[in-house]
Amino acid sequence: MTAIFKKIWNFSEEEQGNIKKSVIAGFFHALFNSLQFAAIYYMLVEIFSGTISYQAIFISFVILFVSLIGKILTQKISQMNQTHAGYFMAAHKRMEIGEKIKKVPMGFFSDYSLGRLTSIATTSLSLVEQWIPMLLVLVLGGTLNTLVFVAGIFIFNYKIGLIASLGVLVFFIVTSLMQKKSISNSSKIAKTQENLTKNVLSTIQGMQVIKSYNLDGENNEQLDKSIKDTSNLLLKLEKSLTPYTVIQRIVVGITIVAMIFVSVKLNIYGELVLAETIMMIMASFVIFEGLIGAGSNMAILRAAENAIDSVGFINEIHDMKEGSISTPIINYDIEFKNVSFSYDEREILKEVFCLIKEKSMTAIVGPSGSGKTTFCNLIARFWDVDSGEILIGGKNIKDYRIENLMDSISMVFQDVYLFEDTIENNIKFGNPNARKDEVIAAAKKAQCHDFIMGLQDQYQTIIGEGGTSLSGGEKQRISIARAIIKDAPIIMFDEATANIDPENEDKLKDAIESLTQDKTVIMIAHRLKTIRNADQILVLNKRRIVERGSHKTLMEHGGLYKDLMNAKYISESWKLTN
Ligand SMILES: Nc1ncnc2c1ncn2[C@@H]1O[C@H](COP(=O)(O)OP(=O)(O)OP(=O)(O)O)[C@@H](O)[C@H]1O
Repeated sequence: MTAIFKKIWNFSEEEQGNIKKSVIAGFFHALFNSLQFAAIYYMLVEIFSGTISYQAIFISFVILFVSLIGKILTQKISQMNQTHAGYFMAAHKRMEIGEKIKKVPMGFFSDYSLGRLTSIATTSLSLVEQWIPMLLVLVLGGTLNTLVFVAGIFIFNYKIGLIASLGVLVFFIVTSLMQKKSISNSSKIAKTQENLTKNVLSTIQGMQVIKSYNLDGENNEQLDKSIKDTSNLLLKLEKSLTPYTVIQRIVVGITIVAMIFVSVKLNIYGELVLAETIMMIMASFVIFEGLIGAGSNMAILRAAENAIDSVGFINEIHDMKEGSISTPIINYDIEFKNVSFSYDEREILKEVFCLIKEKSMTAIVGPSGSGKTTFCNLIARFWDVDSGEILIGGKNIKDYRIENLMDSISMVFQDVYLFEDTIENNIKFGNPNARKDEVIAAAKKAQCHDFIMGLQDQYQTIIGEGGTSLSGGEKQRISIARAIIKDAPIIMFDEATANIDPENEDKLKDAIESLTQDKTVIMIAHRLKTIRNADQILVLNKRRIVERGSHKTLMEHGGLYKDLMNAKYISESWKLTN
């Protein structure tokens, strides 16, 4: 039991002060609650002694009033501190998760499903936010409330005090057995809830595919199963705990009857006066109030403990080790020195050497799946190489601070993600401090100003999640504007072919020229024209750079490059004549 409190205490970190205040306020609430019995007792003594006076009524009224005001105030203070503690405990952890996932390699997201992270950031932390401080006050405050009453009863009569203590003790034993039962199920519940979140996410994200392939039933089967699993497990838990709650009620009932019986007997034998007997009878009904609240909440406290454990998973995430170089990079030559890289067991690059000169344009070509995107992702440290090293400006990229490295690189890929925010903010993502006129200038260079001005709210238009309300070409140009405003010295670009119609092609070409001027450019090139103009072409195939050089030399060489270009030429001319 104390282990749970310790865990919650450690978890609450900066919010410990507020939790302390909340529990102390809960304790005073218990004291003020018992004060009303003092007032009633005083009145009863006066009534039964036959000397009731206005003064006695007034004193009782004052005590009741103080009890009421005290209860309201302490409850308010306790609730305010609980809300503050709960909200900020969860908020700090959510921010910690956000910071952490910025520094993990992309492999993390394949190894640990999005469902697990989402479940932690939503379900688990919501449980922490809503329940933990409140449960602490209910459990600790409720227990204290009962202990204060039991102590009060002992003062009146130790015999009735003993009966009350015995009842409370048995109640505690039953509650701790109930807790043990709920421990065995709580980790299973967390797992099924993770599964449910994963399936809901996957259904929402893949809705377009589900609809277009009419997979409604098939996909829902999985979702239905995880919903059923979750509800079955929750029902099972509820059922398994029912006998304990029934026993708790029986213990309460027996203790109340025993206390009333003994109180009446002691009155008959003259050991208790009538006022004391009535007080004992009243006390027997309220003594368990706090404890029942505490007991039923202990099971939830266990679920909350489980939520804390699942949040603890973020401490196991190993972030990428970063270097200490934070000074601006002076030279942007990029060099691969004997680089090998695998996804799990599958080797994608093997002993790759290459030099990309500063302010040059390198085109990467190769068959689909040859590792062109991977090559770029390694430069940005989305993944770390298995062996060898990648240098920028003569220094291993691992020696730079990640922020410093990312400030130096812009990536524009085909799979553009836009946030559910205004167009202006989406562009400013490249430079949050940019002024409005800088945003407009970047949009003009990226050839997207005109279509933005045609939208109802222009730069303030909110785009749907993932940029759903824009066409592929429009999204691509916004991502170019984002990169222009970032003005990073290294640009990695996956040249779009699929999203661009002939009308937009020239606009996009101008946008790319604006973006890549005077930069070190690595282009996963698809268009013949781009490839031809590159200073250097790297041809990737079967894990290695198999050919390198200018378009002219590679065509003369007559290898894979020439085959690829011929195939490309045929397909491009086919497109034109079609
Ligand atoms: N996160 C990943 N986990 C495991 N394998 C991956 C991952 N990303 C890519 N791969 C695999 O690595 C290989 C190289 O992928 P990559 O995307 O780098 O190739 P590409 O040359 O850019 O392909 P394309 O021209 O089709 O875009 C592919 O076989 C791909 O299936």
